[in-house]
Amino acid sequence: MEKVVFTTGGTGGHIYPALSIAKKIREKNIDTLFIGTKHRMEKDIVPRENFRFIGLDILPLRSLKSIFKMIAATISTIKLLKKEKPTKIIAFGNYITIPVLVASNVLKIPYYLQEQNHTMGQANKWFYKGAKKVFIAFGNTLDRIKDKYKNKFVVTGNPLREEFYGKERQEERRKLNIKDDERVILVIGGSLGAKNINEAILKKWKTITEDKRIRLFWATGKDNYEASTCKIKEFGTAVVEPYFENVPELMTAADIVICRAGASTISELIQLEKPSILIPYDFVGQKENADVLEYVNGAKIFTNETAENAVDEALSIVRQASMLEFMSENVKSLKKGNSAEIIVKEMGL
Ligand SMILES: CC(=O)N[C@H]1[C@@H](OP(=O)(O)OP(=O)(O)OC[C@H]2O[C@@H](n3ccc(=O)[nH]c3=O)[C@H](O)[C@@H]2O)O[C@H](CO)[C@@H](O)[C@@H]1O
Repeated sequence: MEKVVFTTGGTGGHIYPALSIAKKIREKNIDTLFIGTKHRMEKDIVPRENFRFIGLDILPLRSLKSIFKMIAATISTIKLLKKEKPTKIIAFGNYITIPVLVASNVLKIPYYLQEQNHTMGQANKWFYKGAKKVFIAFGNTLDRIKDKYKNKFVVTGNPLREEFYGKERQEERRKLNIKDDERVILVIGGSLGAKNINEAILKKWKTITEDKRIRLFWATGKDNYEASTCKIKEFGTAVVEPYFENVPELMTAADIVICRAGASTISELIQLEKPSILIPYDFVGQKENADVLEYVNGAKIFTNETAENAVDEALSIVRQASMLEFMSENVKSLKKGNSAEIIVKEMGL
């Protein structure tokens, strides 16, 4: 009997790909268990989807205390896995996956990795040599891998929520009451929001809302809603929320998306063939993710410092139907199949 342990957590970008694979596995009546931290988003998101979840007490490796916690968590994970007896393990990057990956090496349980970003993260770099297979989103991640390990890697794209497949633009626009001549701009930060994008939208608020043909959907991030909206007196037709639960619907309806360049967001734009204005978050390899889209002329990249120009550019492009079509066609060239289905098959499940 197969039983698969998933280890993931931290941000939506790590959790949603795991969930989409887990749902495919559950359809096959295979038992699953999620292991993450008890401190971050996974502790809410995973049980809400009715998966069994265990939260470890671990922190990012930045202090002596966090190293001790990591060692203690690893020891308890070894005990846990001895009891649970999984046949396969899959990890989705970052420090949260370390205890399970060390335990699977100790107990010799075969493990798989999934890397969402163009540039591999540190945890995946440490563990890929012992993995059975590594599922990557973007082909050029392989450029930095030694030849002798390349045969472990499979380019699958990022697993997306099932709702990103099979949606139809006109239908979603109808449900949102969007008229044919209206242009939809969707603004999302990462799963935690994006302060610089919010500030730029606020500065350009008058210009955006003056144009009656523009429909704005803007997620500020859960912690930034008050600060981002307290000065707004008139919302007009704009829909402003801390977080959108219906991004698949909104992105399908959108003409252009202003966003960060987290890996899942980039893959969602590719799946829905959307033109975008990208403002990558520094430090975590988002620029390289953004380059994938810009390279094919499917997106334009701006920085935190030029975020206001980014909004101007979005307003200009969204009024040019031919430009939207050109960018959308280019994005389409990057499309892959249903990544979660491919990964389940590659895992032999
Ligand atoms: C700050 C940080 O460390 N960011 C990293 C984090 O991104 P983070 O989780 O922020 O970003 P991603 O783009 O990968 O994922 C965000 C997910 O949240 C969803 N969403 C977002 C806003 C909203 O209102 N509603 C909603 O559902 C998006 O549709 C997407 O599915 O993990 C990613 C995957 O390893 C990395 O590429 C990012 O660099």
